[in-house]
Amino acid sequence: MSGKDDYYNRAKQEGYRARSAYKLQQLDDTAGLLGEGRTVVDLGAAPGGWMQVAAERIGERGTLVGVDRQTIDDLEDPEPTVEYVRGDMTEDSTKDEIREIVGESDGSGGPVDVVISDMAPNMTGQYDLDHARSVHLVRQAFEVATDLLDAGGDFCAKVFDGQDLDDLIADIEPEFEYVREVRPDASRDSSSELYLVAKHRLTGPVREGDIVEVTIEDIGEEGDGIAKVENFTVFVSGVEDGETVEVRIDDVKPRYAFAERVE
Ligand SMILES: C[S@@+](CC[C@H](N)C(=O)[O-])C[C@H]1O[C@@H](n2cnc3c(N)ncnc32)[C@H](O)[C@@H]1O
Repeated sequence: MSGKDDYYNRAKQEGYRARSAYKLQQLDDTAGLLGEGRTVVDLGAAPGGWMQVAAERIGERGTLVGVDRQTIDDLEDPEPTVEYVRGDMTEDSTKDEIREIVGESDGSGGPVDVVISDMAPNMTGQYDLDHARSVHLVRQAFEVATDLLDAGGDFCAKVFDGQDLDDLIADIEPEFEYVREVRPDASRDSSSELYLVAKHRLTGPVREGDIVEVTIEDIGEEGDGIAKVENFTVFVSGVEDGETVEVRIDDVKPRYAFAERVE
């Protein structure tokens, strides 16, 4: 399909700066990223199509930070608070600038609800090279996400399919409740691009498969034992109040985990 396809024409008619605006609409409709009032960091945001969609959806109580090495023209009458950063995401100074705008993480979690990245490398036409560069850009975005996302926050990044994709997903997976691959309808049919959607950032001290020793401090309404690991709640089935037991973490959520006693 040529560049002048349906989505291109629709973008012109509906006042979006880029046809990619429809990809973010579809990603949000599928994965629920842009809730009202959220703080969103948009990486590789120029010319600003995603920013337009994000601004509409997060509304006046939201905050939106657009970052690109190219200039992003100011959005017209945005409802949320909007900030622009001009910089290269492979440089620490750009990450520092984002951190200065959104604020440092405090004890209760990070300052950002969603990190989205549509960054793409300059294409060489060499499939493996373009893929490797794209994976490198996702890793930059992932670093920002792990640094700044609040517990339960979401991450979504474009990547070109290829041999390093499985390793990339394997590195992202432990930091979130789950990771999905989404191919929006608005992506061109011929494109090898897909979006990794990582939902619900985990910031607690345990991960699935960990074996830890805990002391049961209480029994909850459902009969599960309640233990704490560095103030993080772990529900343990089949235990008695006051017991100290070795448990395997089975399922981790942003604010608590489930575990089973290790026999
Ligand atoms: C596909 S465009 C993004 C389109 C945008 N989502 C929109 O809807 O308008 C990819 C963008 O990634 C940016 N980009 C690529 N590498 C980057 C890097 N290292 N740092 C910052 N931006 C980068 C490019 O400048 C380009 O504007």
